[in-house]
Amino acid sequence: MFIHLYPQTQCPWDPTTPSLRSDGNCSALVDDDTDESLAHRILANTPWTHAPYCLVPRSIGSEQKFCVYSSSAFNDGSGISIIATPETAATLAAAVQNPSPAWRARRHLAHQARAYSVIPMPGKGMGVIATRRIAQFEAFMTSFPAVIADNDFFPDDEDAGGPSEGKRLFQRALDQLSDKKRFLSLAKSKGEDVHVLEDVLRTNAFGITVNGRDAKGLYPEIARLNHACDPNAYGRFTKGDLAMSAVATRDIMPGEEITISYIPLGMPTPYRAKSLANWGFNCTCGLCSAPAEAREASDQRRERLVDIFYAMDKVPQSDYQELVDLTREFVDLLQIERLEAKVGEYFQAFMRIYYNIGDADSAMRYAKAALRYAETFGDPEGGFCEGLRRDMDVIRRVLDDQKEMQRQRQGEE
Ligand SMILES: C[S@@+](CC[C@H](N)C(=O)[O-])C[C@H]1O[C@@H](n2cnc3c(N)ncnc32)[C@H](O)[C@@H]1O
Repeated sequence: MFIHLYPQTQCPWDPTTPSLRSDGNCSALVDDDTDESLAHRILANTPWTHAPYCLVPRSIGSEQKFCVYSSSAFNDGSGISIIATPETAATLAAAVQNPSPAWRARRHLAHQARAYSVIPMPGKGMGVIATRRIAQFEAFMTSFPAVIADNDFFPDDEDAGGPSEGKRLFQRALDQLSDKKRFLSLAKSKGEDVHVLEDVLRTNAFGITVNGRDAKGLYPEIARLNHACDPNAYGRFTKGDLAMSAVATRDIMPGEEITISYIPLGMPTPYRAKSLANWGFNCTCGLCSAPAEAREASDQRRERLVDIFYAMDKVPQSDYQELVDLTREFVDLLQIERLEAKVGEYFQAFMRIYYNIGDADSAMRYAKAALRYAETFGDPEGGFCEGLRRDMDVIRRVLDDQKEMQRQRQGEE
């Protein structure tokens, strides 16, 4: 599954021993070539509980060194293993060692009464159901990664095994994981030729970005959420924080299965089937197993959504009524298709349209709605939300000017 939200961990860690810094910001690099006494000093200032174990996977044409870094203490002793370049590991050390306030808050959340249970789900292995009502926008599940692995360590072909030397690294990463049971009980789909860790990662991991590099992040709790093409939850990352939360995109009733989408939201049936084929299962979600007429009606609505989105760009700004009608139709269709998590993206587009046609009140209404969705389903500190806040400042100034002009006009009358 690939989640189109990327955590951008940077390098905020300021090690207590300045002489060990590789540069002004990051942890010093350490790998298997590091002089033993220096490595000892560096490791004493990092969260890693094992000496790095490294290799260059030449069998996949790589010249880059990858190492296993593990911390047994991470996430209340569940542990984490990272397969990464020494640079990426140095960047991640901060988040593993010094949990941010947000991390602590979520850690606290992780212990509150659970809103869900993991149970067998016919035809899908295990799955997650709600054990109480979960309100729209509630972050009801928080998960911390058990494994993070650099994508360049995996060959392109989804079905091929990893690099031939890779099994040693995978095995080391597994051996050094404190809670192996939790990890090994997760779904597998690739068969015995593939190392079990690679299989679990390929079947369950999210696409994430760390240190500007694409990676797979394995979040054992989130990994139990099955896919649906009209899901009721969304996986949310925040910047500089390794935690991932699942947030309800609409109210979820007790007994209802909780699902997320493994693929971009909103595609009609044939595109979804193609996209999901990479995940090696036939989707049996409510929409995919609905009667043919219901699926066709849904496909038509989804195609219409795309048409409207592009049509809106072409409607002249003077044709205010046409734009308003298209906007209304668009939001109604999104709601019928239960694509709530996507609504925020479009509210931003509507904000621009209304701003351009001079309707600052409507622009502000859509800007607020877009921000609400973006903060809930995305990173509140991320660029998208920051951009929206700047747009709102501009609209606010226009509204203030309009009010002032109105006051002046009333004064003149
Ligand atoms: C990330 S795991 C989800 C949890 C998994 N069901 C388990 O038992 O742990 C992904 C696997 O779950 C199954 N799965 C998820 N969503 C499904 C769906 N909509 N239809 C059928 N199988 C699904 C597939 O076997 C897939 O490889």
